[in-house]
Amino acid sequence: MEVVIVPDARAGGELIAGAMASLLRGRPDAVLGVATGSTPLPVYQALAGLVRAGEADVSRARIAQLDEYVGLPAGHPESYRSVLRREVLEPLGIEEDAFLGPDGTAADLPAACAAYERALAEAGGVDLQLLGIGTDGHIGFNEPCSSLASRTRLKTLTEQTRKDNARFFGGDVEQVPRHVITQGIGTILDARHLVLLATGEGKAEAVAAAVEGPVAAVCPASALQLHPHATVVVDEAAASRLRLADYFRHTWQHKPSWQGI
Ligand SMILES: N[C@@H]1[C@@H](O)[C@H](O)[C@@H](COP(=O)(O)O)O[C@@H]1O
Repeated sequence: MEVVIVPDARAGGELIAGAMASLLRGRPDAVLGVATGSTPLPVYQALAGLVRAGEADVSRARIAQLDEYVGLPAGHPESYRSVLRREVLEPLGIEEDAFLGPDGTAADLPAACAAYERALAEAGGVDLQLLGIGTDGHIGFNEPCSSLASRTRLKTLTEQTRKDNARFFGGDVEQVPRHVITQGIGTILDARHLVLLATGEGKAEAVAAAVEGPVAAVCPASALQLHPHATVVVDEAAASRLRLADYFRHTWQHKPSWQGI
């Protein structure tokens, strides 16, 4: 696992957007796995900037969704499909038919989960999966004690995650759905490159557990330790609990620039 400590969220966004642009140069129809929440926004802004500057070509890129609320009406502004349309597809000029996601409005939810697994496999798998991290170490919506081998399925949110996400629902936790569909940890580990971005003091403990703690289902993000190509990008505040921070800085400082992340 590589840990890159950046000065701020904007630098993290630029670093990751650069990696996406470089991936797309080699594979124009790459599948980019995208996450929601506030943390990834600087990545999408930086990628849109690269597209405007003619330094990234997303015209053939495909976008895959990580997770989705269950029970919000189709088109609800806070469904993750709507969020990704607003934050990723529209600014990048990517058409809806290049978008893969689970259907959180389906009557048969297990069938919708299986259909999404099939769609990801038929697309050839995710090339680069961007991840955030919950304060409890969750990735996607895989809450603590999710099986490290899990596939896309229905999950129940912890009350903490509902509280954390209430800010997107006018601060009213009752509006936050209790159930979600999420790519499983096993599904996420199938992506060819995992990039987790975490910023702010509130994520420091979860980051330390994920990077330096044991691999354990109680901290779902620790599963990244099992992946052959995982990059964790953190700002100084999110890195503040890492015992090996100096080593990570030293490694990054001496990395040949052609290697990228
Ligand atoms: N399902 C999403 C996760 O994918 C995201 O990583 C997490 C953290 O969000 P934020 O980046 O806003 O802290 O929020 C939600 O739970």
